[in-house]
Amino acid sequence: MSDPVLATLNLNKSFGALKATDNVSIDLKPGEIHAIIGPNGAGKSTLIQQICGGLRPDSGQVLLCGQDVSGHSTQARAQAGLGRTFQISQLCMEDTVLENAILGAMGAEGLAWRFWQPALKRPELRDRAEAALERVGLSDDRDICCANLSHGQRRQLEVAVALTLSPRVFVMDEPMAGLGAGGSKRLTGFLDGLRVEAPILLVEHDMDAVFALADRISVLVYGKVIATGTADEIRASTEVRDAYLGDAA
Ligand SMILES: Nc1ncnc2c1ncn2[C@@H]1O[C@H](COP(=O)(O)OP(=O)(O)OP(=O)(O)O)[C@@H](O)[C@H]1O
Repeated sequence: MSDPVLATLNLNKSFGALKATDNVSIDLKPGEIHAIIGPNGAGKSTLIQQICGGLRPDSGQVLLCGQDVSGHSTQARAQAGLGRTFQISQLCMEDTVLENAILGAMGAEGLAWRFWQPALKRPELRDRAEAALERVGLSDDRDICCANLSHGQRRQLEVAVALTLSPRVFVMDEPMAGLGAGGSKRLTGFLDGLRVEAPILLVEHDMDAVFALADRISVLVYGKVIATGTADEIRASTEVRDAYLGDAA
């Protein structure tokens, strides 16, 4: 069995008396899509933030490629290979598609904002950005202002920005949010191929996408993982049906 690329060990985070993550241990193996599902307020975003470094756990560890990154900053985790897309878009709307991708490539090199203008002219950053755009099928839209992209194209661009880091693992927070049926189907097809490049930890409410993509699914309820298994195992679980999926299983 391959070693996990990403793992959490007994992560705990409370807000006052509320246990938002309760002893959460999950892992992500090479080539895998592992979906985290659960009702609103189950603790999915709190878990993702602890993995990515935005929130410090009360106790527990985050391991990236076997290395304990629990004390590392968000940027250090990104540079160690953790690529992230967000529930709410972090793109710069007034900049072009290519400029957004170059910003991502700057982050990959640890360059600060003040190098923005010179960075636009650096061929190696442009190459990295253009390769990422090509990968997600946005090369022809490189000069379009981000504000003029469709919602689906913005989601693709977010993946391209994450790709500029050459990530070893992706953490995606509701990538299907706001997409129509067509956009969701296209992004599902794209993520299906992406897992080979880097495995994906996927938080998602779109159950069609989850059941189509996930090699494993973990169900989070009141901060606890109540089940982990294949789509068939999760669909068949009475506990999961009662706590979350109901008739959607
Ligand atoms: N900064 C905070 N301070 C206090 N409570 C918080 C904070 N962040 C989250 N919570 C609470 O922790 C619990 C888990 O929230 P979280 O956003 O992680 O759930 P979620 O599963 O991502 O929900 P959703 O599916 O709606 O995005 C909720 O009860 C939420 O109100």
